[in-house]
Amino acid sequence: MSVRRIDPHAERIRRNRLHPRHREFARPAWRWTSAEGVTRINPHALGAIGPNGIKRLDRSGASVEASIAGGGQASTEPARRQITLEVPSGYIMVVPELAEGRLSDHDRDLLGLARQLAGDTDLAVTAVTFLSDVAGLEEAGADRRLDLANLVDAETYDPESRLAALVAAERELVPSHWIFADDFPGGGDLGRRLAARLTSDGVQEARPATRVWQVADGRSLSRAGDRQDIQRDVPKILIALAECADPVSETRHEARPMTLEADNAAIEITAGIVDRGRVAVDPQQIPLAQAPFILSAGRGVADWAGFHHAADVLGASEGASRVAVDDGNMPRARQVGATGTFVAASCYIAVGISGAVQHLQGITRCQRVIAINRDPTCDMVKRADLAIIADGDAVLAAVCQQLGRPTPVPAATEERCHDAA
Ligand SMILES: Cc1cc2nc3c(=O)[nH]c(=O)nc-3n(C[C@H](O)[C@H](O)[C@H](O)COP(=O)(O)OP(=O)(O)OC[C@H]3O[C@@H](n4cnc5c(N)ncnc54)[C@H](O)[C@@H]3O)c2cc1C
Repeated sequence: MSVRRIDPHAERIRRNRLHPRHREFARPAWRWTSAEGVTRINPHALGAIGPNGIKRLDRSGASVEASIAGGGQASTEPARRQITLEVPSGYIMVVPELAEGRLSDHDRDLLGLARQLAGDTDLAVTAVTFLSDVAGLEEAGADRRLDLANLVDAETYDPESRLAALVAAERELVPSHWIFADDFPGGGDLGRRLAARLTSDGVQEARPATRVWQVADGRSLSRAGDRQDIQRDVPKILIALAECADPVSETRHEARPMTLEADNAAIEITAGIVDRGRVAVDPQQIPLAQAPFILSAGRGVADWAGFHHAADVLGASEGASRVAVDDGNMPRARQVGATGTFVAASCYIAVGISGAVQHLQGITRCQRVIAINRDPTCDMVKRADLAIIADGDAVLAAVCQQLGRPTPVPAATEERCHDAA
């Protein structure tokens, strides 16, 4: 058997757009428009084979950049092929996590897995949501959307109502598969609850496959440790890990809304859990690697009291560049980057941080990056999804002002103001 090996050093350079040798290692574009206006696809250039043999999609945009830099045809994203399914022969239900109200990469992988299971059949991939108006389901591969927001309260932790709504969907639609994210307390919990309920209702094959990382040749592979997989026929309920399948990238689906005939009254809920509400957590007590929202300071911050106040007002965990730490303005435990902590925040705000490669290495997994910097050409501004070119201290003070908690004026400054008056 031939084993395809990857060079981890080259992979790291390829993924890091700021590395000086990046262009040398970047792959050629996988999709481009030829001089005749024909869309060409190079299937070999799409993604890379990971260390355990799974094909990983390249989401860095590196291949597109490479084609432009190489003087080739600029890659223009062609319109996706529209797929419409009028009369489905059955359903594959996907329950996305929708953390923060939108599809995550993991959710897209789950829908990709459902599409893989649907193959060329007329099974409708159906996204089951407990929120209304979820964006992006069409591009993610959903033929149908089943909005159960009217049956459950999305704000409270109420797995029993959710389970009851899913059982009602199971009874009406009898889907061939249910796919959940292997997360806790989201899909991992709900998927197991559904499996237990269906088993007690006598549904065959309801024993779920958990920690699924791949489905191939009608078999699901579940991770059972670092070196061991459990293989079995694809069961009705799959609770899958991130990167279990390639997300949909070539087609656009309808995500046509559908409803259940059962209404609230018809859904039996056994109330056993009472949600006492969320417990407030001090953002500074959350380990930096797990913090969802980080306000990070670099050498460009001068007003440190104002920075701490802004973090408090925004409810953000504090991070820092190495220079801010070396200068003694922040504790070492707050350093983000190659020799600090690798963070994965949904939102990372970098104030007065230039974006040295060692710092950027620490924020590759952040979903949204906002740079506040006076220098529009710095690497952090290039990396950011949104950049504010202004004085960092002044922007933070203005944000606090807008939120109704202006930065307190230090006592000494106050006295000077009085003197001047
Ligand atoms: C082996 C090694 C490991 C390292 N590991 C790390 C690491 O883990 N993490 C890390 O962060 N660094 C690390 N570094 C250091 C890294 O190379 C950079 O020196 C450091 O990240 C720079 O920090 P900075 O962006 O705060 O400072 P600078 O690079 O000095 O940038 C300051 C920025 O603030 C902006 N600015 C100035 N005034 C204002 C203002 N009033 N308002 C808004 N913006 C302003 C400037 O335009 C500039 O962009 C490492 C270095 C080495 C050699």
